[in-house]
Amino acid sequence: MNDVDNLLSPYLVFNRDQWSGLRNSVPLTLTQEDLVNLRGIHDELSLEEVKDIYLPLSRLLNLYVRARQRRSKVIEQFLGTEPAHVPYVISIAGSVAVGKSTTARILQALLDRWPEHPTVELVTTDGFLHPNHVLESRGLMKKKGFPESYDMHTLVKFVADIKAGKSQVSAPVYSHHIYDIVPGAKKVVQRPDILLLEGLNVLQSGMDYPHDPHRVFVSDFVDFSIYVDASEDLLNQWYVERFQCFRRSAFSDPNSYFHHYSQLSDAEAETIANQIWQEINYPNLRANILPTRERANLILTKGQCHAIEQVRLRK
Ligand SMILES: Nc1ncnc2c1ncn2[C@@H]1O[C@H](COP(=O)(O)OP(=O)(O)OP(=O)(O)O)[C@@H](O)[C@H]1O
Ligand SMILES: CC(C)(CO)[C@@H](O)C(=O)NCCC(=O)O
Repeated sequence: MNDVDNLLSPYLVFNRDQWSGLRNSVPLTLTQEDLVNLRGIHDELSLEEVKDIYLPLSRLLNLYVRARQRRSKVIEQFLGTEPAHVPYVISIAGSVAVGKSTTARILQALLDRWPEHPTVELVTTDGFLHPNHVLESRGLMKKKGFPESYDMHTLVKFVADIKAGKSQVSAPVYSHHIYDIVPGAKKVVQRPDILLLEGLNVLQSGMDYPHDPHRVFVSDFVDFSIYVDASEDLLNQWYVERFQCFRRSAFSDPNSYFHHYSQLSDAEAETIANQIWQEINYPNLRANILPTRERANLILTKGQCHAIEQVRLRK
């Protein structure tokens, strides 16, 4: 981007070196305990990536959270009301298989290290998918992840309740293992300091739901939004790799929805994974996810091996 483009763009654009340089302005080190926690998140997570990208990001988020708390104090002083404990909500959007849940887990571990030791909860919008029996009755089994496959009213109510400071709010739970909502399971959220809300639909608005119009969106309750981006070729590759990985582990369980896939050869499984990508997840990316990218406060662009190559921060 040249200087004129930079001035006109709503984003500040950083390459990897420029972004990682920002961590030098405060001492950001990882303890042995942090390293053990991070290793538990992902075997292939590189520590360079944590230091260069996620540490500066956690520092930025911490500054935003504190600024928000100061602003709330001003309003409370003005109104003469008691301090209310309202969670700060950070949303993480992006394609299927881009690494939203991994990014959320890294941020959860890093935000927890700040001196204030905020409590950080993590929720995925997968839990707000309609259960399979509803999707089947509506002919939507091949539309999982599309706007019409979610119970958006319940999701918006969930985030609204969190922002209203309710002491206990619960979300349904989705399992990739049974490929369905887990009957009776609940993720309970008890007024954390920070809520990380991860899902491909968190930047979508009422316009994306013409079949079920609503005027209040998830983004109305989100304080800071992140979009994780990557090229379509890489996303396809990561989807197929994850499918193969599931096949070797979870799918080998006879109770798994996709148990039959574990009997296939690697080449047959690759063909099926590519088909699912082309028929479901890629069209959803093009029609419903990518168009929401520029609504985000921060865009992280990944290259090979999930390494972040560019960071764009809304001015
Ligand atoms: N930082 C990373 N380093 C290495 N591998 C990663 C990283 N982030 C994600 N992956 C790998 O990429 C794949 C997708 O990651 P993840 O499950 O977090 O994606 P997601 O966006 O949450 O997917 P979905 O929308 O289907 O839930 C997984 O195989 C994961 O192991
Ligand atoms: C549950 C979602 C929608 C998002 O995590 C996704 O992982 C999914 O299941 N997509 C539907 C097509 C597929 O089986 O990959």
